[in-house]
Amino acid sequence: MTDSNKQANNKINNKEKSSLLTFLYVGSTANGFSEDTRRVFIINLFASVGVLFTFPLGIVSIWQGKTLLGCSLLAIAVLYSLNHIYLRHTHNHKLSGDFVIYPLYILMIYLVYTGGVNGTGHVWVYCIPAVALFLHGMKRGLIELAFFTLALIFVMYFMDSRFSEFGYHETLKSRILFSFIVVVFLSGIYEYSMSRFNQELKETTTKLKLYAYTDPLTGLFNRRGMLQRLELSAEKSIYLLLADVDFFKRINDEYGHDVGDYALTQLAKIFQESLPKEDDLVARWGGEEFLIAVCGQTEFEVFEFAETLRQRVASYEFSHLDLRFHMTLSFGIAVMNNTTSLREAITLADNRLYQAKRLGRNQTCRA
Ligand SMILES: Nc1nc2c(ncn2[C@@H]2O[C@H](COP(=O)(O)OP(=O)(O)OP(=O)(O)O)[C@@H](O)[C@H]2O)c(=O)[nH]1
Repeated sequence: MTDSNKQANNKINNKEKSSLLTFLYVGSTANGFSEDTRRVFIINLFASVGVLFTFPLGIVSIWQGKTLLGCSLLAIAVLYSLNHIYLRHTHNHKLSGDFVIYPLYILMIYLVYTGGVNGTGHVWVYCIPAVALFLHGMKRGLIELAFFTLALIFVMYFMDSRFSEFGYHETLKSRILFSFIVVVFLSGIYEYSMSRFNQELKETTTKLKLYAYTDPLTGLFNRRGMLQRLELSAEKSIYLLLADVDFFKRINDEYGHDVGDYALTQLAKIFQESLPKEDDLVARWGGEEFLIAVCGQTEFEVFEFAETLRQRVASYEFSHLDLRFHMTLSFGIAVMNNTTSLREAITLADNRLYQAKRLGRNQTCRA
């Protein structure tokens, strides 16, 4: 096979794979993989496998004159197909899971009671534990399985079922029961480890996201976190205030890096306390630079806010151990709106900050 043929085949295979996966994930609303997505996947997978088995078996049963059994199997096939459509439209995987599992419980009890085709009905009960635990989780799944086991005992031992008709040995009943409990146990272990794994994955992802978007020194958003928030913001106009500490190098040089770090954390606190609204944001943009984003204000109000903040910092006495010192800030302001993109606004704010520095520092520059 030539390379181009192989590539074409791979493309077709990938396409088939992706359309199958899309089909199995139909009804999932979550972005990325979550516990709910896993449940949706299991519902679709199980319902599809269910249709593939119940439909032909239903036809065969009707053909063999077992009308009731055949109709039950066909009813399940129809129900599972409709369930897929329901899940696709409503994304209600909880109810959809119930549509899969409860008819299955009833069908299994019916198969054990009647013996199914030539007394083979009981062999299907082993699919129950996995489906119940995967769909309903450990707690509810185990409770339902306990009830199902009781129903199984009742049907096998206390009802006038057709079990003995097929000449089974009495011990088969207890073997069915014990092997069923073993499968419940194994499925439980698997489900438990899967949910633990998913939970840990979720927690690790949350932690990693936090690390990725947070500045470790000040606890503020870092540049990545701020950009993400600004890009997702639905506000029509956001004012960006880029603030830079004047001659910060001197603080480090005179008092040491630790004192510099302390000054940056204090500044972060002052910025956070001073934000006009709860939705406003502040980030450590890098080094001794901070970016504040405020919305719902006029240009004049934003300028006034920057000036108040600048004066507040200028008059603030930073004190660390026995050291006392002052710092000043320079500000550059720009607005991000319909005509100015986020990147353009940041560049403008940066240019204006540079201008404030050139004009002598400790001041605010705007358009
Ligand atoms: N302590 C400390 N210092 C930092 C940190 N990040 C950057 N710096 C220091 O910030 C200083 C920035 O110096 P410059 O870029 O020369 O700016 P500046 O001294 O503030 O002067 P102007 O901005 O021109 O007013 C450097 O000495 C960096 O080492 C940090 O996380 N902690």
